[in-house]
Amino acid sequence: MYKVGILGATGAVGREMMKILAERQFPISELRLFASSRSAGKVVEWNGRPVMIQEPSEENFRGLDIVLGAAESDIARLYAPEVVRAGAVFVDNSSAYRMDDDVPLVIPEVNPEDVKLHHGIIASANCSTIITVTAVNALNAISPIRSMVASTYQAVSGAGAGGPVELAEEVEALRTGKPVQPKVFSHQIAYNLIPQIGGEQYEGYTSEEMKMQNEGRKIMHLPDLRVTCTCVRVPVVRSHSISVTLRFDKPVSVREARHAIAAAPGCRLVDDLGNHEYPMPLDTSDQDLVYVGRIRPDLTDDNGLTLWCCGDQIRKGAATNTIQVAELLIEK
Ligand SMILES: NC(=O)C1=CN([C@@H]2O[C@H](COP(=O)(O)OP(=O)(O)OC[C@H]3O[C@@H](n4cnc5c(N)ncnc54)[C@H](OP(=O)(O)O)[C@@H]3O)[C@@H](O)[C@H]2O)C=CC1
Ligand SMILES: N[C@@H](CC(=O)OP(=O)(O)O)C(=O)O
Repeated sequence: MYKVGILGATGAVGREMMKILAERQFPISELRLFASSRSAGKVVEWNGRPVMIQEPSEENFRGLDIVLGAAESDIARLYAPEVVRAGAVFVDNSSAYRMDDDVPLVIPEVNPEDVKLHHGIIASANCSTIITVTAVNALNAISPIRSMVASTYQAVSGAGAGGPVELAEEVEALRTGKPVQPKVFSHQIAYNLIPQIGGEQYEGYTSEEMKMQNEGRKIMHLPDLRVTCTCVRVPVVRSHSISVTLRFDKPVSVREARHAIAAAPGCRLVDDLGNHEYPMPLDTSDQDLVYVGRIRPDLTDDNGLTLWCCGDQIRKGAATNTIQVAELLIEK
């Protein structure tokens, strides 16, 4: 049995982690929940037991085996050293440490063996990257991927617990003729699309867009992989969708790709255009599989394939992936 903490337990991902720890029957003898001073002292129920929210500190981390990170990257950076000094392993869902050389970045279906390389911190990848790479890694096994063009359609809950609240408030304001006042997003998201997630990072690409290449390279051990990505916020409540075009070293047929996806851990093939069957966010929410469909030849390159994948970014894209990493850690 393990003593486990969640840093950021009151947020969208933290709350999902509590649910999934119980659902997967993670062997827990004690669960400690950490959040900001705004939440400290509140009592929530977990597995039929009351648990009081605490403020994070080295003292409060002491005695824990694992702390799951479900806070923003600045909070992760602030507390990771204290978690490690207190003797626990920090399995972090934020972007804080993902690209550090001594921090493994893990999707359990793709590179589980990398967990062993940790020195106290292990990172879980970006949500769109997890959903995409869980699918494309199965195709990379058929023929190495040279490059990828991806466009993401990211749900409002990807921006945290405040995202869906803002979407609902805007829909209501528009229905009743009141002014829309965006706070979480930089523009009105109701009945709109916003082609920016994250700040500008490189040559007009945003930080969110560069994660697909940089994290994808590290997880799949493909240091030369080239990715062009466009990330778009869409007025969907939950589950991210990604359109992906892959260019391989040699041609991969649609039939081979369908077989590989159908057999891939963590994936479900949903690909029957004639019967209107393809992955959609309403169908992928509140479960852990990445649905993959619309697999077809890339008409611009004989070595290319185009596909569409969709997955719950709060579950597989964040909470579940992080907990699966913690499961690998205790199996070791
Ligand atoms: N939402 C999603 O779909 C995904 C999110 N992520 C990543 O997961 C992390 C959490 O995101 P999300 O759950 O959406 O965010 P939320 O905004 O919903 O939750 C943030 C959490 O951090 C806590 N927190 C804020 N400030 C402090 C502080 N000073 N000390 C301690 N705790 C603090 C909050 O506590 P309080 O309630 O007290 O303010 C809350 O529990 C982020 O790194 C995000 O990038 C990754 C993939 C998907
Ligand atoms: N930025 C993503 C969610 C996220 O938090 O990503 P990351 O864990 O890489 O910061 C979104 O808004 O949908």
